[in-house]
Amino acid sequence: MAESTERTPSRELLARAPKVLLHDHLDGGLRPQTIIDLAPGAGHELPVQDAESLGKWFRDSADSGSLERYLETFDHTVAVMQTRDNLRRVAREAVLDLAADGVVYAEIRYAPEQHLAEGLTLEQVVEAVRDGFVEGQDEAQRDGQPIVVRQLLTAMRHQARSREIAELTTAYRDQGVVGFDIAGAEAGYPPTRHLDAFEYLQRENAHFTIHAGEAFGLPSIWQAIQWCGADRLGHGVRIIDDVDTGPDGAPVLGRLASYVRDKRIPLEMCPSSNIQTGAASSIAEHPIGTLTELRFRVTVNTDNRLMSGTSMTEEMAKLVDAFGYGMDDVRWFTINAMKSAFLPFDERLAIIDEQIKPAYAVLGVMS
Ligand SMILES: O=c1[nH]cnc2c1ncn2[C@H]1C[C@H](O)[C@@H](CO)O1
Ligand SMILES: [Zn+2]
Repeated sequence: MAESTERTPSRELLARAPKVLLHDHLDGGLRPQTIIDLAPGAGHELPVQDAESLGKWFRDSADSGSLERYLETFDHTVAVMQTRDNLRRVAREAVLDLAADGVVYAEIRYAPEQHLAEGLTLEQVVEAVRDGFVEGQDEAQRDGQPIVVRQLLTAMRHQARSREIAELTTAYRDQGVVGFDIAGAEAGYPPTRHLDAFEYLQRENAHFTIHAGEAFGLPSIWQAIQWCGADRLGHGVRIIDDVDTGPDGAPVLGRLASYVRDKRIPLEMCPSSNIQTGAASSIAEHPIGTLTELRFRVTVNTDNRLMSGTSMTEEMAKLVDAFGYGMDDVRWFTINAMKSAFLPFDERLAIIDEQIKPAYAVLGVMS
């Protein structure tokens, strides 16, 4: 019997299946032991001293129901990511951890402007991460777990360096940087504050995504798409506020939701993270269920593996439990994500046709 006919895909099967990750923060995915190893050299005091307690401390502290409090936990990761060697180590380990989880393509983001405290330049930060990604990819390839990893450069929305970071993105576009993002507290910092950066990127034919519709509603999504020209939406959960129920009980899409669905604008959905920040109340009630039924271009992501104690396998497993998804749905999410990557079209297609589809076929999943 083909494995896909199992009613509920096992965790083991989900782990083996190829997965694609578009929304993962480098400074939200460190191994707890690495933070402990690097903290003394960085002169940084940690709230607890052993890896297991530290992992739990991050998960508990991020579980606040508020994006602002969730973001405070990053002080402890960013503090140990201020030197070339440390950035390279963190970047290499991120690649290895994703490869071990069955991820075949990932875009990992971070804000270079947050890694200058010990005197690195923006360029040195990007190059250290670039080198760590290359090392990790080479090692994963040798271990028989090939993975392609690219960088997204984030500008912090409460700061004023977005134009500079956008220019950094195009300067390194041939060295593994495939796009740009803005992140940080959403309320009070609309994406239009950074219009100059987005207009620059559009003139340069560059790609970008915007964290929008996570802690703030439809106006943020509308601005991100219609004013700023975002290619994808980071989270975008609140698009559900523009989906109504008609008198016959059928869903009725408003103009913005229709636009997002019609244009196949990818939603980088991060279920566990959304529960922690209060953007959704439980996995079962997460808008991803309805949006998937309505055939939006939904993708599944980790956001911050450390803060959520999660992985791509874990996110898929939670969705399988909550919505009864099968392996055909997992394959759909995966191909949606690969289609939505900022990698050149021919490279995307090659990963879909030569890696993803054949691997799912081996698992007995054809479509
Ligand atoms: O889910 C998020 N929403 C907004 N900002 C976020 C989220 N996760 C991480 N960040 C911030 C904190 C990091 O320091 C920064 C760059 O990765 O991005
Ligand atoms: Zn994020």
